[in-house]
Amino acid sequence: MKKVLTIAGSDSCGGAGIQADLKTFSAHGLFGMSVITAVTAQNTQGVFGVQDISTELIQKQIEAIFDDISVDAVKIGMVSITDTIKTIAETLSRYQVKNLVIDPVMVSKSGYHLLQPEAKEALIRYLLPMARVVTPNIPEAEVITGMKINHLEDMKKAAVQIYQMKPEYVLIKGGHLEEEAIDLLYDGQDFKYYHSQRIDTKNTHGTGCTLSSAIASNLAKEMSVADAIEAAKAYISVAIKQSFSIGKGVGPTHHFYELYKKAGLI
Ligand SMILES: Nc1ncnc2c1ncn2[C@@H]1O[C@H](COP(=O)(O)OP(=O)(O)OP(=O)(O)O)[C@@H](O)[C@H]1O
Ligand SMILES: Cc1ncc(COP(=O)(O)O)c(N)n1
Repeated sequence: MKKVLTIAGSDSCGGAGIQADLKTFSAHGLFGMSVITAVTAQNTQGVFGVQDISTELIQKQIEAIFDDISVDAVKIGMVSITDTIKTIAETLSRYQVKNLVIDPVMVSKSGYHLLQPEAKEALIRYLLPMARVVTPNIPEAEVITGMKINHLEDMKKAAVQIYQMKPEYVLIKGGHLEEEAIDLLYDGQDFKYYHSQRIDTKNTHGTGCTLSSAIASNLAKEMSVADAIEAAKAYISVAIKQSFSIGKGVGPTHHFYELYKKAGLI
Protein backbone atom coordinates (compact mmCIF):
# COMPACT_ATOMS: atom_id res chain seq x y z
CA MET A 1 0.00 0.00 0.00
CA LYS A 2 1.42 3.38 -1.03
CA LYS A 3 1.46 6.06 1.68
CA VAL A 4 0.92 9.77 1.09
CA LEU A 5 1.36 12.64 3.55
CA THR A 6 -0.32 16.03 3.61
CA ILE A 7 1.24 18.92 5.53
CA ALA A 8 -1.53 21.53 5.63
CA GLY A 9 -4.23 23.33 7.60
CA SER A 10 -7.46 21.83 8.90
CA ASP A 11 -10.70 23.12 7.33
CA SER A 12 -13.54 22.51 9.79
CA CYS A 13 -16.17 22.32 7.05
CA GLY A 14 -14.27 19.57 5.22
CA GLY A 15 -14.12 21.10 1.73
CA ALA A 16 -10.44 22.13 1.60
CA GLY A 17 -7.19 21.62 3.53
CA ILE A 18 -6.29 18.42 5.35
CA GLN A 19 -9.82 17.05 5.00
CA ALA A 20 -9.93 17.43 1.20
CA ASP A 21 -6.42 15.96 0.95
CA LEU A 22 -7.22 12.83 3.00
CA LYS A 23 -10.44 12.26 1.05
CA THR A 24 -8.49 12.52 -2.20
CA PHE A 25 -5.84 10.04 -1.02
CA SER A 26 -8.53 7.55 0.02
CA ALA A 27 -10.36 8.00 -3.26
CA HIS A 28 -7.10 7.05 -5.02
CA GLY A 29 -6.86 3.87 -2.93
CA LEU A 30 -3.88 5.14 -0.89
CA PHE A 31 -3.09 5.41 2.81
CA GLY A 32 -3.25 9.06 3.89
CA MET A 33 -1.34 10.70 6.75
CA SER A 34 -1.33 14.28 8.02
CA VAL A 35 0.81 16.93 9.65
CA ILE A 36 -1.47 19.77 10.76
CA THR A 37 0.08 23.24 10.50
CA ALA A 38 -2.94 25.30 11.61
CA VAL A 39 -6.56 24.80 12.60
CA THR A 40 -9.10 27.03 10.88
CA ALA A 41 -12.70 27.71 11.92
CA GLN A 42 -14.20 27.76 8.47
CA ASN A 43 -17.39 27.08 6.54
CA THR A 44 -18.64 27.62 3.00
CA GLN A 45 -18.99 31.35 3.69
CA GLY A 46 -15.72 32.30 5.29
CA VAL A 47 -12.81 31.77 7.70
CA PHE A 48 -13.65 32.91 11.23
CA GLY A 49 -10.47 32.06 13.12
CA VAL A 50 -7.02 30.48 12.74
CA GLN A 51 -4.78 28.90 15.37
CA ASP A 52 -1.25 28.12 14.16
CA ILE A 53 0.18 24.92 15.59
CA SER A 54 3.49 25.42 17.44
CA THR A 55 6.69 24.79 15.49
CA GLU A 56 7.67 22.17 18.12
CA LEU A 57 4.53 20.16 17.42
CA ILE A 58 4.83 20.54 13.65
CA GLN A 59 8.40 19.25 13.85
CA LYS A 60 7.34 16.33 16.08
CA GLN A 61 4.51 15.36 13.73
CA ILE A 62 6.91 15.23 10.77
CA GLU A 63 9.53 13.28 12.75
CA ALA A 64 6.93 10.84 14.10
CA ILE A 65 5.97 9.93 10.55
CA PHE A 66 9.36 9.85 8.83
CA ASP A 67 11.18 8.10 11.70
CA ASP A 68 8.75 5.20 11.42
CA ILE A 69 7.09 5.03 8.02
CA SER A 70 8.28 5.23 4.41
CA VAL A 71 6.40 7.97 2.60
CA ASP A 72 5.78 7.70 -1.16
CA ALA A 73 4.67 11.31 -1.74
CA VAL A 74 4.11 14.51 0.21
CA LYS A 75 1.76 17.42 -0.44
CA ILE A 76 2.20 20.79 1.28
CA GLY A 77 -0.75 23.21 1.51
CA MET A 78 -1.47 26.02 4.01
CA VAL A 79 1.71 26.99 5.89
CA SER A 80 0.58 30.30 7.46
CA ILE A 81 3.73 31.94 8.80
CA THR A 82 7.50 32.17 8.32
CA ASP A 83 8.36 30.05 11.39
CA THR A 84 6.11 27.23 10.21
CA ILE A 85 7.74 27.30 6.77
CA LYS A 86 11.28 27.25 8.17
CA THR A 87 10.42 24.37 10.51
CA ILE A 88 8.89 22.29 7.73
CA ALA A 89 11.84 22.92 5.40
CA GLU A 90 14.45 22.20 8.06
CA THR A 91 12.74 19.04 9.33
CA LEU A 92 12.00 17.61 5.86
CA SER A 93 15.60 18.27 4.78
CA ARG A 94 16.73 15.60 7.27
CA TYR A 95 14.81 12.89 5.37
CA GLN A 96 14.72 11.52 1.84
CA VAL A 97 11.49 13.18 0.74
CA LYS A 98 10.05 11.76 -2.48
CA ASN A 99 7.55 13.44 -4.77
CA LEU A 100 6.92 16.70 -2.94
CA VAL A 101 3.99 18.67 -4.39
CA ILE A 102 3.64 22.23 -3.08
CA ASP A 103 0.34 24.09 -3.38
CA PRO A 104 1.35 27.64 -2.35
CA VAL A 105 -1.98 28.41 -0.65
CA MET A 106 -2.28 32.16 0.00
CA VAL A 107 -5.85 33.48 0.09
CA SER A 108 -9.00 31.38 0.56
CA LYS A 109 -11.88 31.57 -1.97
CA SER A 110 -13.67 33.60 0.73
CA GLY A 111 -10.82 36.17 0.78
CA TYR A 112 -9.00 35.25 4.02
CA HIS A 113 -5.16 35.42 4.11
CA LEU A 114 -4.13 31.84 4.91
CA LEU A 115 -0.46 32.79 4.30
CA GLN A 116 0.72 35.94 6.04
CA PRO A 117 1.94 38.24 3.23
CA GLU A 118 5.39 38.60 4.85
CA ALA A 119 5.85 34.79 4.77
CA LYS A 120 5.90 34.77 0.95
CA GLU A 121 9.68 35.25 0.83
CA ALA A 122 10.27 32.25 3.12
CA LEU A 123 7.97 30.09 0.98
CA ILE A 124 9.96 31.02 -2.12
CA ARG A 125 13.35 30.68 -0.45
CA TYR A 126 12.95 27.55 1.68
CA LEU A 127 10.14 25.46 0.19
CA LEU A 128 10.01 26.00 -3.58
CA PRO A 129 13.51 24.55 -4.20
CA MET A 130 12.40 21.31 -2.49
CA ALA A 131 9.38 20.81 -4.75
CA ARG A 132 8.98 18.24 -7.47
CA VAL A 133 5.90 20.17 -8.60
CA VAL A 134 4.63 23.58 -7.45
CA THR A 135 1.00 24.38 -8.30
CA PRO A 136 0.14 28.11 -7.97
CA ASN A 137 -3.20 29.43 -9.19
CA ILE A 138 -3.10 32.69 -11.14
CA PRO A 139 -3.35 35.10 -8.16
CA GLU A 140 -0.63 33.08 -6.35
CA ALA A 141 1.61 33.12 -9.44
CA GLU A 142 1.10 36.91 -9.56
CA VAL A 143 2.19 37.31 -5.94
CA ILE A 144 5.20 34.99 -6.40
CA THR A 145 6.42 36.74 -9.57
CA GLY A 146 5.15 40.27 -9.03
CA MET A 147 3.70 40.29 -12.56
CA LYS A 148 0.08 40.63 -13.75
CA ILE A 149 -1.32 37.54 -15.51
CA ASN A 150 -4.16 38.15 -17.97
CA HIS A 151 -3.81 35.36 -20.53
CA LEU A 152 -1.88 32.26 -21.53
CA GLU A 153 1.23 34.15 -22.73
CA ASP A 154 1.51 35.77 -19.26
CA MET A 155 1.12 32.33 -17.65
CA LYS A 156 4.10 31.11 -19.71
CA LYS A 157 6.27 34.05 -18.61
CA ALA A 158 5.28 33.51 -14.97
CA ALA A 159 6.05 29.77 -15.23
CA VAL A 160 9.56 30.54 -16.54
CA GLN A 161 10.13 33.00 -13.67
CA ILE A 162 8.88 30.55 -11.02
CA TYR A 163 11.01 27.76 -12.54
CA GLN A 164 14.06 29.92 -11.73
CA MET A 165 13.12 29.53 -8.05
CA LYS A 166 14.21 25.89 -8.51
CA PRO A 167 11.22 23.58 -8.30
CA GLU A 168 11.51 20.69 -10.79
CA TYR A 169 8.16 21.48 -12.45
CA VAL A 170 5.80 24.46 -12.39
CA LEU A 171 2.07 23.97 -12.95
CA ILE A 172 0.10 27.23 -13.20
CA LYS A 173 -3.61 26.55 -12.77
CA GLY A 174 -6.00 28.42 -14.99
CA GLY A 175 -9.13 27.97 -12.87
CA HIS A 176 -9.28 31.77 -12.52
CA LEU A 177 -9.15 32.42 -16.30
CA GLU A 178 -12.41 33.51 -17.82
CA GLU A 179 -12.83 30.99 -20.61
CA GLU A 180 -11.45 27.42 -20.53
CA ALA A 181 -9.82 26.07 -17.35
CA ILE A 182 -6.35 25.58 -18.92
CA ASP A 183 -3.44 24.56 -16.69
CA LEU A 184 0.13 25.05 -17.90
CA LEU A 185 3.11 22.80 -17.04
CA TYR A 186 6.73 23.91 -17.49
CA ASP A 187 9.73 21.64 -16.94
CA GLY A 188 12.48 24.12 -17.78
CA GLN A 189 12.31 23.29 -21.50
CA ASP A 190 8.81 22.63 -22.78
CA PHE A 191 5.29 23.78 -22.03
CA LYS A 192 2.41 21.33 -21.79
CA TYR A 193 -1.24 22.36 -21.63
CA TYR A 194 -4.05 20.62 -19.81
CA HIS A 195 -7.44 21.65 -21.12
CA SER A 196 -10.87 21.20 -19.62
CA GLN A 197 -14.27 22.74 -20.16
CA ARG A 198 -15.15 25.37 -17.57
CA ILE A 199 -17.85 23.87 -15.37
CA ASP A 200 -20.48 26.39 -14.42
CA THR A 201 -20.73 26.04 -10.64
CA LYS A 202 -20.03 28.16 -7.57
CA ASN A 203 -19.03 25.04 -5.64
CA THR A 204 -15.24 25.07 -6.06
CA HIS A 205 -14.15 25.14 -2.41
CA GLY A 206 -10.90 23.17 -2.18
CA THR A 207 -10.29 22.57 -5.89
CA GLY A 208 -6.60 23.47 -5.60
CA CYS A 209 -6.13 21.27 -2.50
CA THR A 210 -7.80 18.38 -4.31
CA LEU A 211 -5.77 18.79 -7.50
CA SER A 212 -2.41 18.90 -5.69
CA SER A 213 -3.36 15.87 -3.56
CA ALA A 214 -4.42 13.96 -6.65
CA ILE A 215 -1.07 14.79 -8.29
CA ALA A 216 0.79 13.58 -5.16
CA SER A 217 -1.33 10.40 -5.16
CA ASN A 218 -0.49 9.67 -8.78
CA LEU A 219 3.23 10.36 -8.21
CA ALA A 220 3.13 7.91 -5.28
CA LYS A 221 1.83 5.38 -7.79
CA GLU A 222 5.01 6.05 -9.80
CA MET A 223 3.40 7.87 -12.69
CA SER A 224 5.48 10.47 -14.56
CA VAL A 225 4.76 14.09 -13.63
CA ALA A 226 2.98 14.75 -16.95
CA ASP A 227 0.76 11.67 -16.56
CA ALA A 228 0.14 12.37 -12.85
CA ILE A 229 -1.20 15.83 -13.76
CA GLU A 230 -3.28 14.48 -16.65
CA ALA A 231 -5.00 11.97 -14.35
CA ALA A 232 -5.37 14.56 -11.57
CA LYS A 233 -6.99 17.00 -13.99
CA ALA A 234 -9.49 14.30 -15.01
CA TYR A 235 -10.16 13.66 -11.32
CA ILE A 236 -10.72 17.33 -10.38
CA SER A 237 -12.95 17.89 -13.41
CA VAL A 238 -15.28 15.07 -12.34
CA ALA A 239 -15.05 16.12 -8.68
CA ILE A 240 -16.16 19.66 -9.68
CA LYS A 241 -18.94 18.27 -11.90
CA GLN A 242 -20.18 16.23 -8.93
CA SER A 243 -19.78 19.15 -6.48
CA PHE A 244 -22.77 20.09 -4.39
CA SER A 245 -24.11 22.72 -2.02
CA ILE A 246 -23.63 22.34 1.69
CA GLY A 247 -24.37 25.51 3.60
CA LYS A 248 -25.00 28.91 2.08
CA GLY A 249 -21.68 29.68 0.33
CA VAL A 250 -19.05 27.98 -1.84
CA GLY A 251 -19.68 24.24 -1.64
CA PRO A 252 -17.10 21.42 -1.88
CA THR A 253 -16.02 19.05 -4.63
CA HIS A 254 -16.94 15.40 -4.39
CA HIS A 255 -14.52 12.45 -4.00
CA PHE A 256 -15.58 9.08 -5.30
CA TYR A 257 -12.80 8.07 -7.63
CA GLU A 258 -13.53 4.35 -7.82
CA LEU A 259 -17.20 5.12 -8.40
CA TYR A 260 -16.29 7.60 -11.15
CA LYS A 261 -14.05 5.01 -12.79
CA LYS A 262 -16.71 2.32 -12.70
CA ALA A 263 -19.20 4.78 -14.18
CA GLY A 264 -16.74 5.48 -17.02
CA LEU A 265 -16.43 9.14 -16.02
CA ILE A 266 -12.61 8.98 -15.83
N1 LIG B 1 -15.08 26.03 -12.94
C1 LIG B 1 -14.14 25.14 -13.26
N2 LIG B 1 -14.32 24.24 -14.23
C2 LIG B 1 -13.39 23.33 -14.55
N3 LIG B 1 -12.18 23.26 -13.96
C3 LIG B 1 -11.92 24.14 -12.98
C4 LIG B 1 -12.87 25.12 -12.57
N4 LIG B 1 -12.33 25.84 -11.54
C5 LIG B 1 -11.12 25.32 -11.33
N5 LIG B 1 -10.85 24.31 -12.20
C6 LIG B 1 -9.65 23.47 -12.23
O1 LIG B 1 -9.45 23.03 -10.89
C7 LIG B 1 -8.05 22.99 -10.61
C8 LIG B 1 -7.76 23.92 -9.43
O2 LIG B 1 -7.67 25.23 -9.94
P1 LIG B 1 -7.98 26.55 -9.18
O3 LIG B 1 -7.43 27.64 -10.04
O4 LIG B 1 -9.43 26.58 -8.81
O5 LIG B 1 -7.10 26.35 -7.90
P2 LIG B 1 -7.12 27.14 -6.58
O6 LIG B 1 -7.64 28.52 -6.83
O7 LIG B 1 -5.78 26.99 -5.99
O8 LIG B 1 -8.17 26.37 -5.71
P3 LIG B 1 -8.41 26.52 -4.11
O9 LIG B 1 -7.88 27.86 -3.72
O10 LIG B 1 -9.90 26.37 -4.04
O11 LIG B 1 -7.76 25.41 -3.41
C9 LIG B 1 -7.35 23.38 -11.91
O12 LIG B 1 -7.06 22.21 -12.63
C10 LIG B 1 -8.37 24.22 -12.62
O13 LIG B 1 -8.16 24.27 -14.00
C1 LIG C 1 -7.14 24.97 5.57
C2 LIG C 1 -7.34 25.48 4.19
N1 LIG C 1 -6.44 25.21 3.23
C3 LIG C 1 -6.61 25.67 1.97
C4 LIG C 1 -7.71 26.41 1.63
C5 LIG C 1 -7.88 26.94 0.21
O1 LIG C 1 -9.05 26.55 -0.41
P1 LIG C 1 -10.09 27.61 -1.05
O2 LIG C 1 -9.28 28.57 -1.88
O3 LIG C 1 -11.02 26.80 -1.87
O4 LIG C 1 -10.77 28.35 0.08
C6 LIG C 1 -8.66 26.67 2.65
N2 LIG C 1 -9.77 27.40 2.42
N3 LIG C 1 -8.44 26.21 3.92
